[in-house]
Amino acid sequence: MSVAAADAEPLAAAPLLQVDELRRVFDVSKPFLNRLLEGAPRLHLKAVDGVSFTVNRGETFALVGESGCGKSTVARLVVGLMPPSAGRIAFEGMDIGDPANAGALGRLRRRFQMIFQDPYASLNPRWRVDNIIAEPIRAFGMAQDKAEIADRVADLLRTVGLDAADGRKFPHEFSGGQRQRICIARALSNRPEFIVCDEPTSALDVSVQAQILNLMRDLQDEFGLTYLFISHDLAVVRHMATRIGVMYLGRLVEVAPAKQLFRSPRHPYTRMLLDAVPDLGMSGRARQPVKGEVPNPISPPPGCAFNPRCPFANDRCRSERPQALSQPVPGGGEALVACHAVEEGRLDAELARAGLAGAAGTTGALHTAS
Ligand SMILES: Nc1ncnc2c1ncn2[C@@H]1O[C@H](COP(=O)(O)OP(=O)(O)OP(=O)(O)O)[C@@H](O)[C@H]1O
Repeated sequence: MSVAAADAEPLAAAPLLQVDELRRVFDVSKPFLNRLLEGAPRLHLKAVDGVSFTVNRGETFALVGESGCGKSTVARLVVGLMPPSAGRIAFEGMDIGDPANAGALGRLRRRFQMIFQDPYASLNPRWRVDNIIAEPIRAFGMAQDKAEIADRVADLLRTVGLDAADGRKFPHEFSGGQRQRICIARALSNRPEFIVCDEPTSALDVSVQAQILNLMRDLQDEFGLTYLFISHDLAVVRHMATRIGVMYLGRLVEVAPAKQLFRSPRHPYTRMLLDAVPDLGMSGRARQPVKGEVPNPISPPPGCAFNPRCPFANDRCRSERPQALSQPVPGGGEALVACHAVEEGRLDAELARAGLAGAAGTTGALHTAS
């Protein structure tokens, strides 16, 4: 049994991570003096605007969406790099924002890690690699004995496909892919159970991306890891995800098992994203470029934020914000979709009229998500 499993509290029935109505607002106003002189108003940007999802033990939950939709902000909130403006984040049922849990939080922190997009920026250039990997081991008090730490670092380097002797080198002596392997070794060093991966391969060459993704999948199997995986790249997400949440302008518009989402996307935004990727779009449909641009998040459109780009938008979409509604998925599980056109059956009717594939096998009554 791993150290991580031995430490687990008896709340194992709860999802590993539960995020409820998470919000993060940034004050993007001009400085006070400018506001005073120019009469400029205070401006607030809702980067994350009421996001709820769960991540179950051993799965990879991916958050996807165009740049600026709030994916990285969710990642930072989850690992505690910034506080939420509102909402709740619970790890095995324990609310990590509750001051009453502050004592347990130190122990909990060891069980999370994060891998960032840029392996160049996230490694201290003045430290040798063995020191970089050993740092969390010391910081979390997992070992003190020098020989024991050196053995563990050598093991970790081999685990990620590097040589134990690489520990004596500095980060600049490695390629981008090798540096990301070092970041992964460092992330594994304190034996975490849950790793938040923020665009872990998007700074890498395509040929190297697949190697790193395969390594991450192998490590997930070997160590029973759970991933929250952030990416704008649907081809990458398809390779990794168990379930997928699609974000648009700070909100989740669709959450579904990965296979279901790629086979029969429901939300018009999900359909647009899939149609834009060669070989991923629904069968029989030609590749369509993504249309329009994400609106300014400081002044989002009323109603459904996607309505200015949506071919199915009507007056209700322009005035009333859709709630996430759940529906069963063939083969088990549930999907959540926040779309009036889906809820009213207009989307399927219009797609059928146009002779396009709808959400075969997924039609049926939508229920308010509990
Ligand atoms: N510290 C900050 N101060 C002000 N605005 C911020 C801050 N961090 C993020 N934002 C804004 O919040 C919104 C969401 O940003 P975020 O980085 O979470 O999106 P993203 O989907 O991860 O996009 P990307 O892939 O480009 O990073 C964007 O409009 C961004 O400009």
